[in-house]
This record gives sequence, C-alpha cells and structure tokens, in this order.
Amino acid sequence: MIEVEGLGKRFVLHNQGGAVIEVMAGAHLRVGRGECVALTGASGAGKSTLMRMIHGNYRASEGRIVVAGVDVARAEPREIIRLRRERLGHVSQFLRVVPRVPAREVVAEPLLALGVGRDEALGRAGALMARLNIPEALWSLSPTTFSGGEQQRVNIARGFVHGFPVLLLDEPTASLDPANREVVLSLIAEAKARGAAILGIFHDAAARARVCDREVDVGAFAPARGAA
Ligand SMILES: Nc1ncnc2c1ncn2[C@@H]1O[C@H](COP(=O)(O)OP(=O)(O)OP(=O)(O)O)[C@@H](O)[C@H]1O
Repeated sequence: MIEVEGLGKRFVLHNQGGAVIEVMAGAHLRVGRGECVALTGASGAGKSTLMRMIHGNYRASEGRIVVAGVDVARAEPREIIRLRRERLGHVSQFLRVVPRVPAREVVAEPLLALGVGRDEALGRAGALMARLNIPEALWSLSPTTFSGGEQQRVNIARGFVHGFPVLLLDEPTASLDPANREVVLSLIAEAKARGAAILGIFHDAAARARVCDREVDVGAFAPARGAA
C-alpha cells in the first residue's frame, strides 16, 4: 500500500544564499495491508520530511513513492487531492481548522467530502467523538479554543472517521491522558484489523511496541551512508 524506493530529499534555501541541505538518500520502505510501521531515528533524521513526501506535501528530489496505486512523486496536484480524499488519511500533530466551523463538522468533513449524507456523517462523527471522550457540550463549538489534548482528539477523530486504506500518523498519542491513549491504540488496532496500512511517528515507545509490527530507522538513509 505504501512503497518507497530510492527516495532522496535535498532542500535548497533560496533565501539563504542557495544553501543546500541533504536530508536523505536511498530511502526505502514498504507498508502492506494490515501493517503498522514506525519511523524512528534521532531528531532531525528526517522522519517528518519522509512523512510529508509520502503525503505529497514535499516534492521528492529523486526516487519513487507509490501510495495505494498512486505515484505520489509524479502525480498532479488533483490526483493527490483525490488520493487524500479517498485513500490516504493523515493525523498531523496539530489541528488546523477554519475558524468558526464546529468541531463535529470538522470531524465529519472527510465523510461529507466523500458524499456521505449529512445526518449519517454527523452521526458517525459524534459516535467517534464520544468514544474519544470529547464532551458533547464542545461538539458545536470551534476547536480553536480547545485544550491541546482536545484538539488532538478532534484531529484523531477526523483521521479515523472514514476507513482510509492508508493512514499516516504523526505522534497520535503525544498529549493524551492514559484513558484516551488507550482509545487511540484501539482505533489503530481496529484499523489494522480491517486491513489499513499505517505509517507513524511515535515518540511513545510503549505505544509503538503495542501497535507497530516493525520499525524503520530513518537515520539509515542519511546521505553519507545512503551514497556509500
Ligand atoms: N522546509 C524545510 N526547509 C529546509 N529544511 C528543512 C525543511 N523541513 C525539514 N528540513 C530539514 O530537514 C532535516 C530533517 O527534519 P525533520 O523535521 O524531517 O526531522 P525529524 O526526524 O522529523 O525530527 P524531529 O524528531 O525533531 O521532529 C532537518 O535538518 C531540517 O532542518
């Protein structure tokens, strides 16, 4: 479901005299159906950069990225948008929302975008929000004023509300209390059981050990070693 081969990334800082930062070379990984793979490596190794390239936000300098049959490294923006709507879910570390949109709408939005009826979409969103212990009194409010953990749970609900076949998770348990962390780990286990391919960054080693089948050390793709 996710296939990465010979992937390289360099940043050219045009506003800093054209300085070039080589972040990775020869990166490769595979995530199959029903598998959860953790990206590991020291701070600055390139975990977020690799996730962003797979999500289609950063352009690859070289190599191949195929996600659910789409060649992300070469796809047109409209193909990436369609991939994200239908097949590639993403739980980022921080919630970005349009102000004044109620939390339940934010969660239901991926279903509405797929053409699911409004009542069903809002019903499914509410059920997941209840499971994630987001108080019902907050559902009609914009999440901009929510606590860090509440925002993270809105973000998680949004990522899991549709059964995406591929999921990218960036620190999904980072600011959660033990009870909500358990809910998130159950959601990940359920997604695996229905066949989702999951790639994540988990600084929480115990969470990683619970739900991940394998680890990929991004440090192994440092350019000096990748080029050797
Ligand atoms: N947009 C960008 N422009 C220039 N350099 C970037 C950009 N994004 C990332 N980098 C550089 O790429 C390298 C890898 O960063 P990245 O955020 O991917 O690391 P990470 O492994 O996710 O780190 P952490 O665990 O600290 O979040 C860093 O040296 C960073 O400065």
